Amino acid sequence: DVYNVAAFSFVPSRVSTRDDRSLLHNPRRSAPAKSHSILSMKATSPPPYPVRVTVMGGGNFGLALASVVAKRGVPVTLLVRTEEVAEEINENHRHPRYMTDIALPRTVRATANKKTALSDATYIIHAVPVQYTREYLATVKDEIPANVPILSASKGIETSSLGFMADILKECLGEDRSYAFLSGPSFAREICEGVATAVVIASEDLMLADDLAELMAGEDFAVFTSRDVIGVEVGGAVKNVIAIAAGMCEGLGLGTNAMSGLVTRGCGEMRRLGIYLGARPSTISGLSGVGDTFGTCFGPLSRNRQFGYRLGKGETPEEIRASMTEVAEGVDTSIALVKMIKKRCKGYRLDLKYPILFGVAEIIEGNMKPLEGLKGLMNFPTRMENYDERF
Ligand SMILES: NC(=O)c1ccc[n+]([C@@H]2O[C@H](COP(=O)([O-])OP(=O)(O)OC[C@H]3O[C@@H](n4cnc5c(N)ncnc54)[C@H](O)[C@@H]3O)[C@@H](O)[C@H]2O)c1
Ligand SMILES: O=P(O)(O)OC[C@H](O)CO
Repeated sequence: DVYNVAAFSFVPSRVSTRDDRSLLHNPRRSAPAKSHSILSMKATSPPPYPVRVTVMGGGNFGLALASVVAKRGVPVTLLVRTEEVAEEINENHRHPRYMTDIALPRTVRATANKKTALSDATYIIHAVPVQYTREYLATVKDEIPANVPILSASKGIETSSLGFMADILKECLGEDRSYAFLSGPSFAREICEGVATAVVIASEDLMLADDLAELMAGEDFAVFTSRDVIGVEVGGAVKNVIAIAAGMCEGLGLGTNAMSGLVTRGCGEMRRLGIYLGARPSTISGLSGVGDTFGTCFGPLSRNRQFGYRLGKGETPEEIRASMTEVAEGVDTSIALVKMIKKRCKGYRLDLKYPILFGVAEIIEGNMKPLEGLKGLMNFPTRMENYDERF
C-alpha cells in the first residue's frame, strides 16, 4: 500500500520501538467487530506531569482524538450531548451512532455534564463542526476555565461571519487564551484503527503546539508543528471544497487525467488564496494543504468527496443534504469561501482566479450542473500556468 509505505517516513525518529504491523493499513477493516484488531491498544507512557484532556464533540473526529489521547495513557473525558450516549460509551465503549463497530479504549470516559467535563481540564479539544461551533460554545463558555488552551480540529469557514475557526474561537472564548489548530490527512476511522497518520498542529504559541504534539504523538500518530495558523486553516477549508469537485469528477465518470488536472488546479487555487491571506507557501504544500487534499480527493472515506460523487451522479444538493447523517463541511464552506474571497481579495474577475472554488459554490447553490461546471473549466482561455500570482 503506497500511501502507508510513504507514511512510515513521517514517523519521528524518536519513536523507534514501534510494532510496524500496527502502522499498516488493515485490509479487513470493513469487517465488523474485528476491524480494529491490529490496533495495539496499549497505552504508551503518559507525560511526566499531570494532564487531563476534555474533548468537546462526540462525533467521528471527537471519538478519534479521544482515542489518540487515551492511548497515550492520559485521562480523557468526552463531552457528549446526552446522558444516554455517555452511558453507552462508558458501559459498552462504543458510540451508539458514530463508527459503531469501533471499540474505544476503555479509559475514554464520557459525560453530558459540562461542569464535570470542563472544570479541571488541562487542555480542551474542540471537534464540533464549524457551522455549529458558535452556538455550541455559547452553551459551554461559562464552564471553560480561564487560560485553558483550546485545540481546534474543525475545518472550514463560518457562513455567517466568513471567519475561520481561529476567528470564531477568539470571538467566543476571548483573545487571552492560547489556541492551536490540528489538521492534515486524518480520517477518524483510520486513526481509531491505528493506521499510521501524520498531522500538523499550528499555533501562534509554538510552545503550546510542542506540548500538544508531545502529548498526542504515538507509534501510529505522528505530529508536526507549525506557527502558520492561517496556512493550516486555509488548507483545511479549501481541501473539502476541492474534494467535492473531485467527487463530481468521479460521479461524472471522467478519468485519471481529468481528476489529476482538477486536483492540481484546485491546489493552485488553495495556494493563491493562502498566499494572499498571508500563509507560507510551504504550509500549502504540506500535510494540511496538498496532503489533506490528496487524502480527501483520492481515498474512499471522505464525506465531502461522497457528496460530490452524488452530485456528479445527478442528485440535487438538497437531496444529498437531507440524506446525510454526518457533516460534509465543504458544502457550507464553499458558499462562505466565495463570499470571503469577494470580501477580502482585491482585484477583478475573481471567478477567473478561483474557477473551481467559485464553480463548486454555484453547483451547491443550484445555479449550475456539474457537467456545465466541467465545460466551463475546459473552455477557459489559454493562459500561463502560474500559481504564484496573488490576483
Ligand atoms: N471525521 C473525520 O474523519 C474528520 C477528520 C479531520 C477533521 N474533521 C473535522 O472535525 C469536525 C467534526 O467532524 P466530525 O467528523 O466529528 O462530524 P460528525 O458528523 O461525525 O459529528 C458531528 C458532531 O457535531 C455534533 N452536532 C451535531 N449537530 C450539532 C448542533 N446543532 N450543535 C452542536 N453540535 C452538534 C454531533 O453531536 C457530533 O458530535 C469537522 O470540522 C470536520 O471537518 C473530521
Ligand atoms: O470525510 P471528510 O471529507 O469530512 O474529511 C475528513 C478529514 O478532513 C480528512 O482529513
